[in-house]
Amino acid sequence: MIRIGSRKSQLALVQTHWVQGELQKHFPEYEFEVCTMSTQGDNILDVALAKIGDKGLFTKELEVSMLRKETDLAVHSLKDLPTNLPEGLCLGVVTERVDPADALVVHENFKAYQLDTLPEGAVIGTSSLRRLAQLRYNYPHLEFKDIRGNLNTRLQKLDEGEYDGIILAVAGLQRLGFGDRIHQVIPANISLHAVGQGALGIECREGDEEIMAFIKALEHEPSAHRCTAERSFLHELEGGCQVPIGVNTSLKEGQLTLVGMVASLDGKRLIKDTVSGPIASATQLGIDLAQKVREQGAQEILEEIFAAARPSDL
Ligand SMILES: NCc1[nH]cc(CCC(=O)O)c1CC(=O)O
Repeated sequence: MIRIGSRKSQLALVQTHWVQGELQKHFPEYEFEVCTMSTQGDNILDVALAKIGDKGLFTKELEVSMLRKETDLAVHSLKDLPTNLPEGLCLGVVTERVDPADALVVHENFKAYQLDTLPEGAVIGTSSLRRLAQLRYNYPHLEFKDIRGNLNTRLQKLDEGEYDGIILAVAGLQRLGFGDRIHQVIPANISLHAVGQGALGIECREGDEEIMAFIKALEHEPSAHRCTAERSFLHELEGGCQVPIGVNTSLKEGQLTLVGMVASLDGKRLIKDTVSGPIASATQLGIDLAQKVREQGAQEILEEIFAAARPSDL
């Protein structure tokens, strides 16, 4: 029996059951069981995520259970998986990525608008510093309001009129069957997506060859290369705080292109640049791009954010 750890949220369960089904298809003679658990992130609903920072908030309990050998692997939305994993665990596999973009979902009174045409003062809900900073940068006339809760709750708050529009990942909306609520897929020149967005990461014990042999069947190499570059960029830049960092990657004829940005929280400064190189140097590309944006002012933005994030905010 192979045990798969999962959060209890609807999105997590859809994703984990997909992984379970794929493993079962590849290895019909084995039994795969899903073990659900609550994480800190699921329990803290009243504090803005941006304030508490979300490093490992959705992964820790799943990791402890793997280290205790109560479970053998864990399925995560890759974007929720920190770049530094606990000793003894590793990111075993990245699955095939779906559309990594963000989407605008609108209240029914705002169906005539796109981001570019929303009227002054329209209220947009987002809990992500990355989305907030980029949208403020591009649309300083809009208003932004924090939003928490699972996808259903957020859509309900929108429909009840608390917001005129909200920003959500295309991937999450589609996986939960809300693809028809996507009003506009936000283009990369307006908002770069989160590192790893749209892909699943399967975490397991380091050196556990038996489990690796199972999950390798689900690996999607192009997605893995892209996410390696994205995670390397994030790893080089972050200092244990949530920072407005966005990326975009593409693959063409063995070449990987990585676009990355760092923005100030007020949306007044935004540093963006691009690197390209062979797929085999995905990690180095992330490091190189981090260096490039640091030199152009990202370092200053990061230092301001780190200085402001005092431990007392926890
Ligand atoms: N922040 C929470 C989260 N983690 C993963 C997804 C779904 C998208 C994905 O798999 O990248 C979402 C929802 C969202 O950002 O709208």
